Amino acid sequence: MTNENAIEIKNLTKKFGDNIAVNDISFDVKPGEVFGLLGPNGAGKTTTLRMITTLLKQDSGTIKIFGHDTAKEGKDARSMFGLTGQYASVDEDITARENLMIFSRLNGLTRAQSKQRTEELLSEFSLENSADKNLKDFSGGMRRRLDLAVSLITRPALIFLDEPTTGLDPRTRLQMWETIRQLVKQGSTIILTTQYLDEADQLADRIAVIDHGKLVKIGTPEELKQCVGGTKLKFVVDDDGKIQEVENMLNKQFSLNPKVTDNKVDLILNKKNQLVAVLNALDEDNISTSHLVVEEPSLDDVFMSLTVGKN
Ligand SMILES: Nc1ncnc2c1ncn2[C@@H]1O[C@H](COP(=O)(O)OP(=O)(O)OP(=O)(O)O)[C@@H](O)[C@H]1O
Repeated sequence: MTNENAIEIKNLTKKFGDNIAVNDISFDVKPGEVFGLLGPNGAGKTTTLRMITTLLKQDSGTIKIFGHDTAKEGKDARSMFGLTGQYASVDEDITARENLMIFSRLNGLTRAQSKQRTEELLSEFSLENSADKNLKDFSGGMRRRLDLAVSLITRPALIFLDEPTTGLDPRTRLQMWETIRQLVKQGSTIILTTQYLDEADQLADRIAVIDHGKLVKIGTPEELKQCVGGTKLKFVVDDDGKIQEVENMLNKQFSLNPKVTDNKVDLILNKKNQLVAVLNALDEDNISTSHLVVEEPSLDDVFMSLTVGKN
């Protein structure tokens, strides 16, 4: 299992009538990786996830989970993962402890093992104090933690998290991120869909950007940011009379194409290490500047440039 990919997807396609929800998507997920699926509403993320988790049959293409083809060896493939979020069908009318006991038993643990695993998970997810409350009285954050705990009963190698922090307040979101990081430390592979770009940036090792059913880009957050352009530099030239000189210098010396508005200069650096060179050149030419801003491209820039959304 050492060199094996956690997931291998080749030419995956799914149509609903005339609507191609997932259009010839291929990607691999490595063991131990946090892999993010990112895209606007209706892009095809959930449909992709539903096919990987065997809840929905693909029209064509193959999906392998730790080497098991989901179409031919569904049971083996399913034994590798846990589901959470919209898929976890916990019972609202009973307590957290009772839910964990029932799901442990359903997963084939003995009564004693179920009891032990339930207590472990309640403690791991800081739910001990609420263990005997009905789920109806749970906050959104507690509920998400329980959903995740239920999906981890069997210590799966692969965890699917569909929008794990949607609707959570900022503090609970941070707690959830910490929980996810802990799971990674323990060796889990995680597939995550999220609407939050900062979440993908914080957690994902690699991200697949999906739009209109197609995979438009795949890479580390850094690689994706680089593909929308380099570091932005903005500054104000204090002496209006020197603007032309600055523009010429940036053009000739650095092959940069600055946007100049009044005495404001706005440019995108070709390389990261150009920043120091540009600042030095300004200094050497005795050009005084102020309001200096250096901006790295964000995943928001990536999202806006790579996707057009449904409308
Ligand atoms: N069961 C279904 N029947 C018909 N069309 C569907 C079905 N499920 C999804 N679709 C369509 O497939 C496309 C992709 O939907 P999907 O839910 O996978 O997108 P998504 O990226 O998960 O979006 P969101 O972020 O809104 O959850 C959409 O056009 C959607 O309307």
